[in-house]
Amino acid sequence: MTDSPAPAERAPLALPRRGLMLILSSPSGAGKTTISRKLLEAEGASLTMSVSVTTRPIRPGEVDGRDYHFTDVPSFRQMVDAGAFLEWAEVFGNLYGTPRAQVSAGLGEGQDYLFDVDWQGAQQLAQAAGSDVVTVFLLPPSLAELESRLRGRGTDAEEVVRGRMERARAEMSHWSEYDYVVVNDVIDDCFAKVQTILAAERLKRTRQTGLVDFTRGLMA
Ligand SMILES: Nc1nc2c(ncn2[C@@H]2O[C@H](COP(=O)(O)OP(=O)(O)O)[C@@H](O)[C@H]2O)c(=O)[nH]1
Ligand SMILES: Nc1ncnc2c1ncn2[C@@H]1O[C@H](COP(=O)(O)OP(=O)(O)O)[C@@H](O)[C@H]1O
Repeated sequence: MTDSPAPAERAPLALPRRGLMLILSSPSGAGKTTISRKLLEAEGASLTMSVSVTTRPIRPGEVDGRDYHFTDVPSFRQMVDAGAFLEWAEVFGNLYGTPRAQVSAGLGEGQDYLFDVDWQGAQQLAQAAGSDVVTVFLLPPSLAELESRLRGRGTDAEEVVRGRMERARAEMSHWSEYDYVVVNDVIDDCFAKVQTILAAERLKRTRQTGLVDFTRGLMA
């Protein structure tokens, strides 16, 4: 007989861990928003979306404060001057910025953050936050499918769709700067791959800050 509780009754062991910053980039329309929403739903409180500030007009179906903090150019410039952004960039003629607040405090407590930023944002965040950053680039299965997704979304005028298609090649040229590259062909397959990347990155020895004490205890 043993006094240890049966495995099913024991609370799972959770070692202290440093959080990470998961960055998703892709050409417009390849599926970042779709994959992000699925990840946030599946991961619950353990993953927090970094909501960017933008000067682009709100789209039908978007919610201010959930999808973006929508603002005007003078207010955005004021935030830049006040140092409110971890990074910011101009994309498609609009300004986008990642708010500095919240992220650094949460990382130390094991909170993970999700960022939907372009290649400029990915580079700047990687420079600012080093090994806390994990970058994933999503590719469409073909250019024809990308165009059909942009049109199918039904949120952008014809000239905007054409502009985004013209920019797609330039954005895709940055694929080799990312840690992981996933083709978003079938949504559920792509989502499973991105979730696997997140799970593996969480297990990295260097993020598991509780391992030193834990292994010391095991070997005592
Ligand atoms: N650098 C940077 N890029 C951002 C930020 N927020 C969004 N973006 C990028 O801006 C681009 C345009 O985003 P959006 O207007 O939502 O269009 P969509 O990607 O077609 O849905 C995308 O490549 C986003 O990843 C940010 O805070 N910083
Ligand atoms: N694997 C997929 N197969 C078919 N349609 C997709 C897939 N992934 C995304 N979509 C659709 O394509 C459109 C663009 O996706 P979205 O997530 O808004 O892209 P992004 O955020 O990269 O601009 C949306 O209408 C979305 O429902």
